[in-house]
Amino acid sequence: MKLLSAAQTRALDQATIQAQHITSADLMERAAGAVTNWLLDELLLDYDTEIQVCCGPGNNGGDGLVVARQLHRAGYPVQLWLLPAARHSTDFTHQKQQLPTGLAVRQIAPDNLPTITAGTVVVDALFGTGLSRPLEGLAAALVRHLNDSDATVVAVDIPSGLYADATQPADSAVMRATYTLSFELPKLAFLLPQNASFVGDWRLLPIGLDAQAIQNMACAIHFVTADELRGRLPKRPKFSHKGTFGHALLLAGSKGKIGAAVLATQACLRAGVGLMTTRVPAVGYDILQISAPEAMCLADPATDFLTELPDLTPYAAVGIGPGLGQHDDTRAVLRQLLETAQVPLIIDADALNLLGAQPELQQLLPPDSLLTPHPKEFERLVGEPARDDYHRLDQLRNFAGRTGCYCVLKGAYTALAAPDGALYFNSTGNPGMASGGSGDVLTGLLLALRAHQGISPLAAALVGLHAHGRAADLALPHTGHAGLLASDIVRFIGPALEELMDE
Ligand SMILES: NC(=O)C1=CN([C@@H]2O[C@H](COP(=O)(O)OP(=O)(O)OC[C@H]3O[C@@H](n4cnc5c(N)ncnc54)[C@H](O)[C@@H]3O)[C@@H](O)[C@H]2O)[C@@H](O)CC1
Ligand SMILES: Nc1ncnc2c1ncn2[C@@H]1O[C@H](COP(=O)(O)OP(=O)(O)O)[C@@H](O)[C@H]1O
Ligand SMILES: [K+]
Repeated sequence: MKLLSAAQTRALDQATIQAQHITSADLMERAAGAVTNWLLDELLLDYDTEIQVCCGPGNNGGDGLVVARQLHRAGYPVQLWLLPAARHSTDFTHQKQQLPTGLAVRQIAPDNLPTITAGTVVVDALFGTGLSRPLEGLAAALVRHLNDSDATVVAVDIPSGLYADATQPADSAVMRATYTLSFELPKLAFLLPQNASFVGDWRLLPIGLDAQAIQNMACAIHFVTADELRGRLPKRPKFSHKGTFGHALLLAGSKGKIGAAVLATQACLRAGVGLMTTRVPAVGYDILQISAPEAMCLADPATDFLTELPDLTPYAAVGIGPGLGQHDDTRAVLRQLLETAQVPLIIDADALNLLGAQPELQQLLPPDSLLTPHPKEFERLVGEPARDDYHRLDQLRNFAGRTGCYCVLKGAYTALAAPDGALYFNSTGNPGMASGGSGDVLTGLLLALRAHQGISPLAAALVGLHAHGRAADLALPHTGHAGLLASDIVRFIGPALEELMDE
């Protein structure tokens, strides 16, 4: 799915109106109808629920007017509140004229704000994608009043006061929605941690926006759904053999962190690699052989950390990082790997920290390598804290462009920047994954996909990120959030990948 800018969203509305020979009022009726249906079918409004619909002066307010009319006609006790404004949009004015006489219109004023009681549902239709400056005055006072209440707030399209694709000034008033109902496509703002308390639980409501127009829109930012990935993982041919799926090498582990090497190895095996060799310091040899008997193990001459790079000839892809430690001798192994590798590299954890500590090593990164930092590792990598989540995404895209590598930024809605500047957000996963070892599993999974010759670097990264989160989602009913361990993610990698496999 494309994540369109506010300007593109407006253009899409216009394109839909033209392509489908409808009026803007028709489209508004559809959009508001989708909101009304959601309130009735999903929020399960009952006839006793007090509903306060708050409308601004533009088309977002117009949506609110239609919702209020529809709920009123269906017999629900709606109170309609209008924000005074010098100008109103044409569609707002049109919809206001369609209000039934029995529906009282209340003007919002400093001394006349909606009264919120236990169970009140507020429909926030103050401002949508037309927001052009921070809220102030009465609009800001109303938002603060509602934020201080216990109301269940349902934001139409986007919480009022929130910019769709930029950071609003600090301390500006933004509605803290319980639910946000976005039309057809999500907005970039929904995917960023800094906005979590405003956006709440967001849902997409289809309103028949023109598919051809969406397809034609130039957009480098994507929210990746399962539908878009289905078929990207080739089916295993009937006469395939272990050589068909590549031989992966993992360089991982140090004393006390052999578990990271084990988890990444198990994940790589479960992701369908043909052959797997893991290089660990000698202290990890027995542990790895026992916990991952399907993998071969190459022990380093040193006991506690890696000091030598093995011959890379047999391998189709190399992963480095989980549990590695940052010893000087291990850094020399990383340098030698970067200088000599002729195959795809996956770089994670301490290998990233080593790259951050010695930025000159970053010049050696072979193009198309895949790096998997979490935000702290990413900050070390680029050597500069981000001002906010948008700035961090800019840094991510710049890093990918500068190095010619694919770079991940892990978290909820993990982002992936491609060397061509495109940005992809993953849609799977859950907060149960926020515990040690989850990232090691991702490294192993991605390593298997990069060792596979039939998958492009981009598809490997997107499929890997999706399957990692999906595996955790499949594990969740068996474990609960608190009980979800990295090894549970490993167990469900197979089923998660199967869902994306070619028919
Ligand atoms: N026919 C259409 O074009 C459709 C539009 N839709 C709705 O239309 C919305 C966008 O409507 P609009 O473009 O009219 O924009 P908005 O309704 O978000 O608001 C725009 C109006 O608010 C004013 N304004 C902006 N920021 C302000 C601020 N901080 N303080 C005070 N006034 C401010 C603007 O000058 C303008 O008059 C979408 O979010 C969606 O809810 C949906 O109905 C789908 C169909
Ligand atoms: N709240 C969350 N929602 C979805 N995914 C999450 C969440 N928290 C963590 N994850 C995922 O779990 C993994 C954690 O990786 P990382 O921070 O490297 O942990 P580790 O220390 O276990 O290696 C990442 O893939 C991240 O996207
Ligand atoms: K809104």
